[in-house]
Amino acid sequence: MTMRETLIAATKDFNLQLSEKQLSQLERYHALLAEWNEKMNLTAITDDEGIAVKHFADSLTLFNYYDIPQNARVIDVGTGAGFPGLVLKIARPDIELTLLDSLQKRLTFLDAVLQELNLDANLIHSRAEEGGQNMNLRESYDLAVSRAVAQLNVLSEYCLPYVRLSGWFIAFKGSAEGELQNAKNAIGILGGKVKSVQNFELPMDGGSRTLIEIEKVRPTPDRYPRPNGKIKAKPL
Ligand SMILES: C[S@@+](CC[C@H](N)C(=O)[O-])C[C@H]1O[C@@H](n2cnc3c(N)ncnc32)[C@H](O)[C@@H]1O
Repeated sequence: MTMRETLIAATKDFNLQLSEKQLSQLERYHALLAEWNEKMNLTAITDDEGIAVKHFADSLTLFNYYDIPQNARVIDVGTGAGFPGLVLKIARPDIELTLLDSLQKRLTFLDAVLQELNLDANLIHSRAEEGGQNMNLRESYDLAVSRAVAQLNVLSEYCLPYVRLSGWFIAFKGSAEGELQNAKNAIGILGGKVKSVQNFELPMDGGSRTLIEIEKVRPTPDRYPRPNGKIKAKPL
């Protein structure tokens, strides 16, 4: 099966159905990913089925569990080659998307994809914990998402500062039971509250996944996020 056929099959029971235009955009994204991945390390998953299921469908699982309001301001922290953020933008072009990563070369790739697909997003080259202290970004997003960046206690310190009061942070995880227990204290300190945990299997034997939804119930205290050295030395 081609990437497109696999993606259609993998998402047939999903809440959000992709249009012809969106499928073509994802095909082009796939082609650029394969092309650029030869020059720089963007993804370890390179086969068509892996890209369709473990990158594209995995990112789209968000819509199976959560309603993202129209024009929501969304930040993807540690977006890498654009997962899940850029896939969410293709599926829902109304969202106002920010893609943040500490590696410039990944943002150069994302800029090229955005131009090719004629989509807009704000690209920020920064460490997550530095951006979280920037008053133009802090507590200014409706939703922060992140996948495969850090353990949930550290990831919460990276992501929750970006979220406005009553907004959410949704972490894309494999199985996360131990991590969740270990992060409850950090989430509380940072002004969050675990609202829901969705455990499910990706289609086509793609593996177990968990989406952890954390609501911002109090402002994040000013001292968080701390500098990288402190987060590493003394994770919450
Ligand atoms: C394993 S990749 C995951 C990329 C993407 N989210 C995905 O799921 O495919 C981790 C990404 O997070 C970025 N990253 C790690 N720590 C970061 C930090 N403190 N601030 C910003 N980006 C970070 C890395 O540069 C890398 O692009």
